[in-house]
Amino acid sequence: MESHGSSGTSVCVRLRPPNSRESGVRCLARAGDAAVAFSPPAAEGGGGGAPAPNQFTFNKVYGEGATQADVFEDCRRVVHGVLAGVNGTIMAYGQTGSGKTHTLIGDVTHPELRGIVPRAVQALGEGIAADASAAEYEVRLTVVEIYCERVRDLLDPLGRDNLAIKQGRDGGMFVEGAPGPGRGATEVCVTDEAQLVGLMNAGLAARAVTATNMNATSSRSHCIVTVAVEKACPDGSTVAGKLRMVDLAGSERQDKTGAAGQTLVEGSQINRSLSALANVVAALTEGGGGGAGGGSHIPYRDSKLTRMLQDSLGGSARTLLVINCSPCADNAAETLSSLRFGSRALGIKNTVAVNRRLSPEALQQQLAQARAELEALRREMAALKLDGAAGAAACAAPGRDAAADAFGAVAVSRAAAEQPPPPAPWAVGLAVAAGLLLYFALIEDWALRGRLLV
Ligand SMILES: Nc1ncnc2c1ncn2[C@@H]1O[C@H](COP(=O)(O)OP(=O)(O)OP(=O)(O)O)[C@@H](O)[C@H]1O
Repeated sequence: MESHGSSGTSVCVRLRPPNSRESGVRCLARAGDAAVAFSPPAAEGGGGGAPAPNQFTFNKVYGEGATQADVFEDCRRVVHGVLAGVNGTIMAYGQTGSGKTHTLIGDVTHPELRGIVPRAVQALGEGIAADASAAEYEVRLTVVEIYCERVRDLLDPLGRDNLAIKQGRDGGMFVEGAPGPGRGATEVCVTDEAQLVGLMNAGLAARAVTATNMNATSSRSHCIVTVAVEKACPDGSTVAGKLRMVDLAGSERQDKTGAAGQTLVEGSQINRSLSALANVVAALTEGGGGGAGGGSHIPYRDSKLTRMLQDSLGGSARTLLVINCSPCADNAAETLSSLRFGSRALGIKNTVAVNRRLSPEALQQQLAQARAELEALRREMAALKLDGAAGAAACAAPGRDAAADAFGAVAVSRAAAEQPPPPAPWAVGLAVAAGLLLYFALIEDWALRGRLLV
């Protein structure tokens, strides 16, 4: 894998138009291309008067009138990266009914209402068709959902349930199993765009959906569509990229959804896995370090969702998160929580890498070159050793002027170092005073003293 430096997670916010269940009183408005102003309802402001709005800044904000095409424009970079061997993840996050499925999937039968997934599939197809090189492509599709902590294969929902998530040698996450009955998620090789779209639609139709008070078609699972593209280049190398598109289930409050029985169980599982996701994001961004959380433990294994997203959050993929929000005050608490999650996710740093495998011939060529360089270095070292040995021998030989001079210089400096330092003036004074005292003490005859002193 070739590392291409670190890249922050891109976070966009999309506001949907109010629906018929909402009051229409806004708490959220677009404040420019990249910011939203959130005004908490009076009761949440913690006192009387109009509470001050909070401003949140993201990479992009789509207002209520934004189209599906507008949103997709910002996804293009991630999609095109896949053709160049950079894994990409596009994720939709938000409370139930906020517009995640609309943004990600949309109405696949309607050209303008198609969401990110069908547009990305089309863009990949166009990118492959536009490649003028003689490269050969293989495109594979998997569609899985995580429903109540079980990974289900949506391309074979009756046959493959509770699949394991594994990590590859390149750090990438995948649903376990080579193709084969009951062993893993179905990975279908697709030969044209129509087949890809048909399979994807079949998979999405098998997804668990229930009507709740918040959404007539509420997704009860996290759905992950993965398109893997492998390009065999004319020089024998292989470039492989994976585009993972994740429609998360929405967080929900039982008092609002009116959930009971199995729908309530689903709701609590959804909330639990979303908390695990929030914990991973918090751990990755603690201390403002981004990346892999400065070496601290990242609890990826706390849920199937976070395990599956391990290489998208703090890994080697280019990741784009779309935070979907209702603009209405009825959902202020959930909206604020989503905005905080998005703000935090902005701090996640991934180390974007290109997945390229060289051809056996190119590897052999590189190996031969490395060997030649090693041999040249060995020869240089041997020559240096020889020079060093000759120098040492010359130093030891008698009569060699330079060596003798050098030896002489060392001897002189050593002798100088052994000379005692000159006495200090105060020591000289002290010695004279002591001599005089002794003189006066020994010669008692004052006349003699005077004569001797003169
Ligand atoms: N930007 C939008 N423009 C028009 N309609 C929208 C928009 N966003 C969402 N909707 C509509 O709002 C309803 C709920 O949207 P959606 O099902 O996408 O929500 P969700 O976040 O996926 O909910 P859940 O988590 O419950 O599955 C749908 O009828 C959808 O068509």
